[in-house]
Amino acid sequence: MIERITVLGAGSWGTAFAKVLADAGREVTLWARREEVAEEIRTARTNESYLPGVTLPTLDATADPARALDGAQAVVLAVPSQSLRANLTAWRDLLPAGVTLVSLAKGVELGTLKRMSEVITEIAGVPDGQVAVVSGPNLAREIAQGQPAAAVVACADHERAVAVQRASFNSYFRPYTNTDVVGCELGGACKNVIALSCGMAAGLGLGANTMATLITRGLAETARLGVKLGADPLTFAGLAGLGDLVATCSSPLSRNRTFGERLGRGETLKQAQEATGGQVAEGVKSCSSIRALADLHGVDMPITDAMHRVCHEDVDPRKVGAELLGRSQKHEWS
Ligand SMILES: NC(=O)c1ccc[n+]([C@@H]2O[C@H](COP(=O)([O-])OP(=O)(O)OC[C@H]3O[C@@H](n4cnc5c(N)ncnc54)[C@H](O)[C@@H]3O)[C@@H](O)[C@H]2O)c1
Ligand SMILES: O=P(O)(O)OC[C@H](O)CO
Repeated sequence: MIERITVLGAGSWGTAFAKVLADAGREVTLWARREEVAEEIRTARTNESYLPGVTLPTLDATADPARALDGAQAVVLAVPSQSLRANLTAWRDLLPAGVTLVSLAKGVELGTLKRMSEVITEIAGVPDGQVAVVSGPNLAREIAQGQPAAAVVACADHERAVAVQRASFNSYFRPYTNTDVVGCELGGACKNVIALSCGMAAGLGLGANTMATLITRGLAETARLGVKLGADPLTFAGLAGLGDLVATCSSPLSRNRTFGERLGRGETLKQAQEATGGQVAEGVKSCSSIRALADLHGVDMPITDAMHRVCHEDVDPRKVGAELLGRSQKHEWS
């Protein structure tokens, strides 16, 4: 049984997931980039910058990665996808041998086009079966409030997935296992981009039919990419696919949806970035890396392409909307 767990990253999800683990009875140490955040978590049992109003269970917290990692049986990586490589490079010599590495990040790395578990195996020099991924409809704030939710723990090594499942299961958090790491990771990364598009539609004043169309066609293009890369199509009907897509595309708590809504209302990328105060909206970068990955494998992802053009080529959301509607007519599954 995994008893001692270290969570690296005390942002919204890292802190909420540390709470999940502590509420599941684990001994948790949380690493924060800033010592004042670590001290606040240790002494006041709050993290007001990321989860205002939430009282945390007793957690150890530190800004010293060596202290955080000492004796860990599992290490949870809770940093943004585009900084994971740099973060893990700094931490890799401190990782206990054979430790289970758990990725919470939802993104595809710019440049290398790698999924997060691929970045982890490369940097930590560990086999696939040592890396698990947690994904699903998991808006951090709701989970930190103890609202019921489910997730998927995906790992090529089923026994390791079961160990992480047992370590994180509590009265409000229900993890399922899966061995389809590719599908779970792509589901989590792609839904952020589709949530941008739903937010954009909301910002343009559009309603439920448009949202449902974007969600459904977004799932279709995600599954197309996933299947091409070896994922199980069923994964996209599950929590890491449809589940996360619906939660993120519908909730005002989603940073990706909120970011898209700002763009839809006419804000520039810079204005939207300033307004979200440094909180990560992964889809803004992942729309480019996922588009490049799709191009590399000859997969058509029109919504992802449209989001890249709005975010990085300054194309008007109304224009990409009209273009999406005007594409050549086809069978639903072609
Ligand atoms: N917030 C959620 O509801 C949620 C839920 C599921 C998955 N995720 C995923 O988890 C990952 C982390 O998300 P989060 O919500 O905790 O993000 P966040 O922005 O709230 O926190 C990021 C954390 O990483 C730390 N960090 C370390 N190096 C960094 C760097 N170079 N740049 C920026 N931050 C750095 C920050 O200090 C902070 O503690 C993302 O990939 C996100 O998609 C988030
Ligand atoms: O706030 P977002 O848009 O990063 O989404 C959070 C989670 O990934 C939802 O599962």
